[in-house]
Amino acid sequence: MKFYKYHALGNDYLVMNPQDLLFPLTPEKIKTICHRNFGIGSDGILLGPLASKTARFALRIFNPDGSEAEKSGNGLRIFSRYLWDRGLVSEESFSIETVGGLVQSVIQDAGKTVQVEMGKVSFWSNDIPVVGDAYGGLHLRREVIEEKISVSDETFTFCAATIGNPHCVIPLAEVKPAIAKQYGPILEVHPLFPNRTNVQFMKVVNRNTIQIEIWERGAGYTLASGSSSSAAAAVAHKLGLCDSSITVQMPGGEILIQVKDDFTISMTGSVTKVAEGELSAELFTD
Ligand SMILES: N[C@H](CCC[C@H](N)C(=O)O)C(=O)O
Repeated sequence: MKFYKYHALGNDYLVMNPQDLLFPLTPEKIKTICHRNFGIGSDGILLGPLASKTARFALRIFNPDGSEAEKSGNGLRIFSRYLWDRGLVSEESFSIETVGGLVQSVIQDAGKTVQVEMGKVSFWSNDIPVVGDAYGGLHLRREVIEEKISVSDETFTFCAATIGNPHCVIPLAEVKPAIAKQYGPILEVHPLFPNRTNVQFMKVVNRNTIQIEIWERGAGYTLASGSSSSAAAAVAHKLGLCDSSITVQMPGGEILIQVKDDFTISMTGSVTKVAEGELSAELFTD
């Protein structure tokens, strides 16, 4: 079974074509394939191209814990590059259908850079979803802006957003990997987020630059995230802390985000091909 490995600023994915599958991709098989020691190792699997009635192709995105994600910014750049490399698209601009909505990709520099129109960010609790309310009630439909969330020994002020997948954005004066690794796992499964959530700790560097540390739903600490970059940049803009053009600095590198007036997001970033190969049948024997 073929796989194609790419990374986007160190957030790595395996592309698997459904035509090459010899068995269904169950959560157990996904965990094995993505395992850093017992498998190929990856921050997720991109299953495609799939047929679509609304776009050129459809894509399904799986986290290494086996859960399915509605959207992945780095995953979409990687999948767009894969389609270009394999000659499955003849134009440099094409649409892709995801569970979290339709996106438009534009290949640049022979696929070493990809721009994706990621869709519109919403801060509304029923879209994300987020339950509760600013006062601890059951569920008040509201934009989730500067509310409180308590974990173990800390209470953070956060904003929540969705761009198809859920995000919890916590502005801080300084951010570092340790804070994401300490609090990310607890916030990921906080009861305020019925579908769990991705988490970003965000430092606003200036009006056109933010720095984030990321804990991803279903993947843990990652070096970069396109949907996290989109959500964090949208929050910084919503809070009036940043202009519309924002460079997002992450441990793996930088992504450029443009936040339009209606909070639709344009994301531009790199893609690097790592390898292509065959999964061995032995991978699933024990
Ligand atoms: N773990 C995420 C999906 C991947 C997001 C990230 N790798 C990106 O580039 O957007 C979720 O469950 O929503």
